Amino acid sequence: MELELAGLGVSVADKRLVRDVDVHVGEGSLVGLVGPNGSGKSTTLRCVYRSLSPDRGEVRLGGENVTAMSLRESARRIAALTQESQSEFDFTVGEVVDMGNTPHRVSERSDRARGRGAALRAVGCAHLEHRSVLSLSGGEKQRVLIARALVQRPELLVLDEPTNHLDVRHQLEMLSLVRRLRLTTLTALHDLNLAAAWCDHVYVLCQGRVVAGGPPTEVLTPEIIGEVFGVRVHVVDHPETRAPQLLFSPVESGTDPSKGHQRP
Ligand SMILES: Nc1ncnc2c1ncn2[C@@H]1O[C@H](COP(=O)(O)OP(=O)(O)OP(=O)(O)O)[C@@H](O)[C@H]1O
Repeated sequence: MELELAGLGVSVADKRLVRDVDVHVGEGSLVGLVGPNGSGKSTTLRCVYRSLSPDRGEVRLGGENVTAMSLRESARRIAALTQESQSEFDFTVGEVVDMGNTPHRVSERSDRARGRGAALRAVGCAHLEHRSVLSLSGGEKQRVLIARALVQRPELLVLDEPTNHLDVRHQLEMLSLVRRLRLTTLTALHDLNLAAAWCDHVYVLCQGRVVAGGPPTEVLTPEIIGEVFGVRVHVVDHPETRAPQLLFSPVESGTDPSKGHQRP
């Protein structure tokens, strides 16, 4: 199901957090939002999974305005994995995964068990079903949350920093898993090299606006990334995958970030 953000704008107490954001996520594609801290990535995602209402523009899923849907319908169709998704309660992994059924009213125990088992196997966590989520490592928790999203059978997956707190192996596994699902996915990512390696398209946000969008090779350039992040960047091809890889030159603290890419 394709996702379209058209002219999205969000203000809080007269402050414009994001403005004129246009983003397209084609059916089954993985699209990344990148940008400096505070550039509006999470705010944009919140509008998609409806924890925030945009005051301008629209979020359309398969051509339908998401804000016109009932909350139950959007909760069924959109799964979100956010920093707030982490449970502070002593649920078992199985119970957390079952929560993905909530918007579907799946009441048969055997149906729940089948869905739970399939989802846990898909993320390689079947052995964790009876463990407390509080005892899991960061990587295991993230995978369990993906299993919960799978049980939900969503049309759209929204991920806010899914690789946060994961070691390099688990970061790669997480994005490989997301890629394999072939679900329409919009994700915020801090790591530009992960975005380069895994995303079909990348949008760069800066001060609440989209300043570039397109395939990683066109967007993750020294000029664009240097300008937006205030760093000097070299781009090389990954020797195996040919994806662009960004190498950053050291910065001195206290220098003007907006001049970073221009230094010799
Ligand atoms: N409820 C709010 N009230 C006021 N300002 C807010 C609110 N929510 C977010 N902001 C501000 O909006 C801007 C964008 O925040 P957002 O969390 O979307 O950025 P981000 O790109 O996800 O940042 P990060 O990379 O640090 O997670 C920030 O300046 C933030 O302080």
